[in-house]
Amino acid sequence: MATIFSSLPIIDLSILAEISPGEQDLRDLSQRLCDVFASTGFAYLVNAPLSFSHEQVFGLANAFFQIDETEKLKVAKRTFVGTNKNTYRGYFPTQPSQLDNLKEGFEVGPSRAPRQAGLARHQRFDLSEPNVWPIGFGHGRPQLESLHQQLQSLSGTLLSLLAVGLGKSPDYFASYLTDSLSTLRMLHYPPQQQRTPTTSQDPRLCCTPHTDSGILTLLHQDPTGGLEVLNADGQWISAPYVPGSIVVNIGDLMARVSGGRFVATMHRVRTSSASIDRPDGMGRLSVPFFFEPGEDCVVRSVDGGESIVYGEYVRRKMNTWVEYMDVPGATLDARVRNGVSVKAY
Ligand SMILES: O=C(O)CCC(=O)C(=O)O
Ligand SMILES: [Fe+2]
Repeated sequence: MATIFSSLPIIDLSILAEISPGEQDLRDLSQRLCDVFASTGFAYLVNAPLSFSHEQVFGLANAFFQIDETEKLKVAKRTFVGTNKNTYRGYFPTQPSQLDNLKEGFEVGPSRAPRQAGLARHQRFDLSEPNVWPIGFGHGRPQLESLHQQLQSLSGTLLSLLAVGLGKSPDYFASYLTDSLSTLRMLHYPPQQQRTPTTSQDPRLCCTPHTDSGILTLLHQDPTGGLEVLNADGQWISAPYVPGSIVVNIGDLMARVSGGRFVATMHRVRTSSASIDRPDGMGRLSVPFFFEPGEDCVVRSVDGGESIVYGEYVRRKMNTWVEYMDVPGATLDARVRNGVSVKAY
């Protein structure tokens, strides 16, 4: 459970850009990250070692979501378009019945698809499948591939800092990097015209409360705002846009790996009036990166005890995510109405 907080801390990563950062500086950063992940589970990272500006990141998302729906559907996951080959990567359209979760998205994995794990053969979903790219995205592909690589590398650095803070050697999480399945997801929350909630739920949401299920998430959010994080008092604390920052948070699996020292904090996105009023009429854009180990990676708590294989963990989770359910004769919307949840890593 997160502690009582009223705003998210800011962590400066500028020392990571130095050619040889001082050992004490690295130890201090390690400690700071661990303290924050043990209290809020969420923070803003500033001066992260990335070559991409926010304008470039949201320029990519904007370019993708401007593509004609017909072309986007050609790269939709098979759950949405039964004749498509891609089962895990690709596009998912908005589901009109999901009024408090109204978003479309596009997901890519590493540019060189990871080696298919032994246990993956004959499975319905291929977690190691290659990425799919829509016609009309042109220069977006190499840029998104490069963004994925840079966020993967930053995640590796953060993991080694966390390892040290957890009393382990810096390479303790090295096995998590082998054939890593990390997902870079671009999200578009279309502007919602009606300001009044359509259900009894207040306020109106565009992403329902959830914890991320994996290791750690690095989120670019645009200036629209609306992200909120739950503190131990049950209050939703606003996490507004901080220029140039990336929001980082811990997932359920990392909370387990840390032996309960870190918290996976509940968060949601509130429909912001800024999204309706935006001059470009685009709504909200966000770009989360979910660091994920490889399918065969054995994950266990730093304190020892039972282990799980990441591929089995994620496939079990997928059984509860509507995008991956296959109910003959039922439209996706009908399945959502029957009460299954949508994916959150
Ligand atoms: O769009 C956002 O700001 C948050 C998205 C999110 O929490 C998720 O995709 O897990
Ligand atoms: Fe999330």
